[in-house]
Amino acid sequence: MPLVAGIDSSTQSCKVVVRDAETGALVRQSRAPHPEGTEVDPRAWWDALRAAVAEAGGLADVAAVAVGGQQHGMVCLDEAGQVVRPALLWNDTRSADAARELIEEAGGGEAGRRFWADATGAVPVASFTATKLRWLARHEPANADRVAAVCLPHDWLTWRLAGAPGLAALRTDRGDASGTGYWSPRTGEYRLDLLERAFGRRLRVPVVLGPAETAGHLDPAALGTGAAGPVLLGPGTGDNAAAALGAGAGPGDVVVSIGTSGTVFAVADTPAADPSGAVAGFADATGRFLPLVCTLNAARVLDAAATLLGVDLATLSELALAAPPGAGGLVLVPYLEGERTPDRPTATGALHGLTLGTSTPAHLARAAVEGMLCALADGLDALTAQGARADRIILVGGGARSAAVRRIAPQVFGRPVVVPPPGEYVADGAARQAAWVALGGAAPPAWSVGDTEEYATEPVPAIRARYAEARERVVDRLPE
Ligand SMILES: Nc1ncnc2c1ncn2[C@@H]1O[C@H](COP(=O)(O)OP(=O)(O)O)[C@@H](O)[C@H]1O
Ligand SMILES: O=C(CO)[C@@H](O)[C@H](O)COP(=O)(O)O
Repeated sequence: MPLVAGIDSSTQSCKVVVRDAETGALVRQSRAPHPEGTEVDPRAWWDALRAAVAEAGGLADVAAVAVGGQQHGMVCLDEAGQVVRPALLWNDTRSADAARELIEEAGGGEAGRRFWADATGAVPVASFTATKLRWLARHEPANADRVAAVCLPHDWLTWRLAGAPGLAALRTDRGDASGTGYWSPRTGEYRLDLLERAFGRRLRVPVVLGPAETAGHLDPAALGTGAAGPVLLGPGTGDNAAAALGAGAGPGDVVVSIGTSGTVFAVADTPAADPSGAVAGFADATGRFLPLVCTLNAARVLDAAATLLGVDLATLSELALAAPPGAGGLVLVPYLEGERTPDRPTATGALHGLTLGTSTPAHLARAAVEGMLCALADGLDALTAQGARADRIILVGGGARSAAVRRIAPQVFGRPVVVPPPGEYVADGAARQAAWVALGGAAPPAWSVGDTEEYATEPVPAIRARYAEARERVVDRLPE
């Protein structure tokens, strides 16, 4: 039985799974941490990837490997292929002014937003690569002058796995290209005119591969493992497109992923173009589309609440479940990193409704879980308003390991949620793509995700009503 590997280079860590290509059975897995921060030297991802691959027993026995990665991160390379500066990540908000400028320059207001939504499927926010390029051109002209090529985290890691064979060998896929702000999911073409508009000149960009095309071969020397059989490289994709593939999302499914980011997305047959900017009209990893809403504040809201209370995540979950639905009126608006949806890059978190009665650890724990889920419920509304069906909501990501999240989600979303077995669905999706590349065929192999659990607690609409009042009252960061 051929084996395949999937790699998830996401915000907090690098995860590797090795699976049977035909059945999808898990053979081995590992992970290695990433550095903190919203700007990271890509070489730290490479070190984590090498460490995780080594811990997973290497890749010498796999037929193919593919990389899923955090989307949007700006990796700038010079003519010699060297990294020019640390990558700005999807959750780095310093290019918020650049996003506003790009909308203004396209006509401003509704017209400017519509221009970008029609051209690239999404309205620029600080997350997107194009706005980061504008920031670099304005704030670091010397670095900007050295840039010869721009690519995304997964593109760069795939290229390193190939032995970094020159800038012409950079490859990406539709899913990740659609998060740059200079590629059109509707036409399947780059908009290098928009890259030039953002950066001031054109740059080399990776070739966009089809869903099961190969990006070349693994260079065994890259991993320091010596000679091996030829290992195919898949095109890889953005982590959300990979999660859709790994969780087996199909028509009518909405995936809610609670990782560092909170994402709500569906697999669609037609491209989305939402001029409000709430829904980003990305492409998926199978040739279809992936309308997606993303929040900057998800699993780390729970981490922060646990830190505030001085408890571990299991205790936080127990505490949250010990408080009443609605937390007695205590609301946490969770904009701890600013926010992207809604577009409030300098907003801060806020706690509303403190009384003597709600000043307990349990109420705070519950408010944290509810606030984080309310922001995602707003995303779910935006997605369905764009025509997505939500017959089934699939909850994945590190935050889905919390019993409180699983139980409170149906109360907030107003519908049942299904939770697949705890797993690394981004890495699994990358592995499934690698299996598709290795085995060929018109579609990825049919792997089972295992038994899902359904959570169907009664909806409690008052939670969102109270949150909606509080959401409008956040204050921005103090100027630095
Ligand atoms: N049992 C749990 N309860 C709540 N959060 C959890 C639990 N297990 C892991 N997490 C959180 O999940 C997050 C990591 O999720 P993951 O999906 O791997 O993120 P990313 O892909 O963005 O790196 C961390 O913030 C971690 O604290
Ligand atoms: O910016 C987005 C999607 O548009 C994020 O979803 C990133 O892709 C990071 O993902 P995680 O590391 O949270 O999985």
